[in-house]
Amino acid sequence: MTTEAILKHVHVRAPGKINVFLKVGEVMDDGYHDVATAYQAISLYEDVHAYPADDFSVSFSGSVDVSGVPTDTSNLAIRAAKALARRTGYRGGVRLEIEKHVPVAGGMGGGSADAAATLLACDALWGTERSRDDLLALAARLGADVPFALLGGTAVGTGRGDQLSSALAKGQFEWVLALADFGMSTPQVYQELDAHRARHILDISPSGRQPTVDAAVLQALRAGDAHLLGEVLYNDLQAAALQLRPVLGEVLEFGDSQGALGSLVSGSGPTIAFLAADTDDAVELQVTLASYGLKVIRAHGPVHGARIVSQN
Ligand SMILES: C[C@@](CO)(OP(=O)(O)O)[C@H](O)COP(=O)(O)OP(=O)(O)OC[C@H]1O[C@@H](n2ccc(N)nc2=O)[C@H](O)[C@@H]1O
Ligand SMILES: Nc1ncnc2c1ncn2[C@@H]1O[C@H](COP(=O)(O)OP(=O)(O)O)[C@@H](O)[C@H]1O
Repeated sequence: MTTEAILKHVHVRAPGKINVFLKVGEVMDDGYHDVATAYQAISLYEDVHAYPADDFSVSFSGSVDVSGVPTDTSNLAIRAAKALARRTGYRGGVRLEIEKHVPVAGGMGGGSADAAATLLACDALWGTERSRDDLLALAARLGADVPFALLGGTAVGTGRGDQLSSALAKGQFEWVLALADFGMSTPQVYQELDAHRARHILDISPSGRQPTVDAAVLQALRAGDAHLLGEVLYNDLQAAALQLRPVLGEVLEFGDSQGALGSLVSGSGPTIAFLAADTDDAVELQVTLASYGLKVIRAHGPVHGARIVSQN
C-alpha cells in the first residue's frame, strides 16, 4: 500500500468529444438509457496538473467560463481522485489545477475528460500502478463518457455508452463548433426525449430495441470521407435539445445554409458541431458564423485519449 506520493507534479491532457452518431434505446433497470454512439475525440483539451497534498482540492482556469463549475466534492475530478484512493488504499490526497478548454455543460464531455485525466495523473503521482482495464472500470463508475476520454480516438460506445470498442478511422475531420452562452443538463435532455416518446406513444427510435451504430457511419470514419460522414451524422437527443432550446434550430439551419457538410447537436447539447470539407472551408465557415454573432471555435479529430504530458 502506497501512502506517500513519489512524484511532485504530473501533467495529463485529455480531450473533449463529439458524438458523431447517437441512438438512444430503452431505459434500463439502472435508470440509464441503452445507447449506441460513435465518439470522436477532438482537439479541445483539458490540462490537469496534480500535486501531492494531504487532502483533496481542485481549482479551475482556462479559455472557457469556469464560474459554474463546482469545486467541492461533487466535482467529477475530485470524485475520480477519491475513487482511485479508495480503490488502492492510498491515504494521502491531491491538489488539482485544471485548465479547461472544453465548454462547460456543452455536450462535449469536459467534466469526463477532467475525471479521466485525474485518474491517470493520480495513478502516476501516487505510484499506484493500476492497469488500463482497472482505470477503465473506475472511469465507467464515474460517468458514461469517462472511459472514452481515457481511450480517445474513435470508438463505438454501447450500454450506457461506456462499453467501448475502438473503431478504425482515417485522416482528420474538421469541425466548426458553435458555442452557446448557456449550458444544458444531460438528465433533463434525456427526460425530454422520454417525455416526447411517451406523448407520441413512440416506443423507441425506429431502429428497434437494441440500438446500433449505422454501418454507413463506420464506413465514413474508416474511409476518412467527410462528405459521407456529413450525410449520416445523427443524434436522437437533438430533437429534445431543440425542444428545450429552440434557438439551437436557427443556428443549425444557418450553418447548414452556409456550406457545412453536415451538422448536429453534440451529445445533450447545446454545442452545435458543423463538419467542414477541409481546413480552408472550416475557416470560412467559422468567419461566417462569427459574423452572424455566434461564438465559434474550430477543432479537429480524432485525437488521442488521456495522456501524461510530463511528470517529475
Ligand atoms: C449525452 C452524452 C452522450 O455522450 O454526453 P454529454 O452530452 O453529457 O456530454 C452521454 O450519454 C452522457 O454521458 P455523461 O455525461 O458521462 O453521463 P452520466 O454523468 O453518466 O449520467 C448523467 C445522467 O444522464 C442520463 N443518462 C446518461 C447516459 C445514458 N446512457 N443514459 C442516461 O439516461 C441519466 O439520467 C444520468 O443520470
Ligand atoms: N470537472 C468538471 N468540469 C465541468 N463540469 C463539472 C465538473 N465536475 C462536475 N461538473 C458538473 O457537471 C456538469 C456537466 O459537465 P460537462 O462535462 O462540462 O458537460 P457535458 O456533460 O454536457 O459534456 C456541469 O454543469 C457541472 O455542474
